[in-house]
Amino acid sequence: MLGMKFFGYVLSAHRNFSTKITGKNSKWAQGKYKSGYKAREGEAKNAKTRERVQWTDQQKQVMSAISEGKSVFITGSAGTGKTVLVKHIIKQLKKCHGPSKVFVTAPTVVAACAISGQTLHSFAGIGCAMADRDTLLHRISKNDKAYRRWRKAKALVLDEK
Ligand SMILES: Nc1ncnc2c1ncn2[C@@H]1O[C@H](COP(=O)(O)OP(=O)(O)OP(=O)(O)O)[C@@H](O)[C@H]1O
Repeated sequence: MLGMKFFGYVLSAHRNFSTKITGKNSKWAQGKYKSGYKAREGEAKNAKTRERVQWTDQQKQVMSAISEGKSVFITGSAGTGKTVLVKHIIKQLKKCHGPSKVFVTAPTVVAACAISGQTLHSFAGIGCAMADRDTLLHRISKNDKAYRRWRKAKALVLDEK
């Protein structure tokens, strides 16, 4: 389970992600998550965002890799569109898997607050992580909440900023 890869600015898409995203009946493809006024309001907002953001080829490459279920490491100079891309991807992952199955993390509390997430250590249930892998695995297996989080996770985002 700890085999999930996580790096700086990582997006890990797991289990059936590609099929859910690309499948004919996929929630991602159909966008059937909102209805009525809210849906129209959301669509209008999304349309505005789409007008503003013309995804670059590299950004599209990242999205495509994630839709194939790959783990992705995003890095780049300041102002190259990492944040806007990651926020978009988090939104899509949550639409696809459900908000409770996408975990957004950062290495520090300050960084975690900035992305409305939690620290990686808190998500993982590994305390301050000062132990070897087997000990940490044992610690997780004894921690019901952490164990359930790992089992439930479909995607893990780590913002290393
Ligand atoms: N593909 C794009 N098309 C148009 N505007 C974009 C695109 N990608 C990013 N931007 C805009 O560029 C600006 C910088 O993007 P962003 O903050 O995502 O960069 P960043 O790489 O996270 O920067 P930093 O590392 O400094 O935090 C934002 O105003 C964002 O809306």
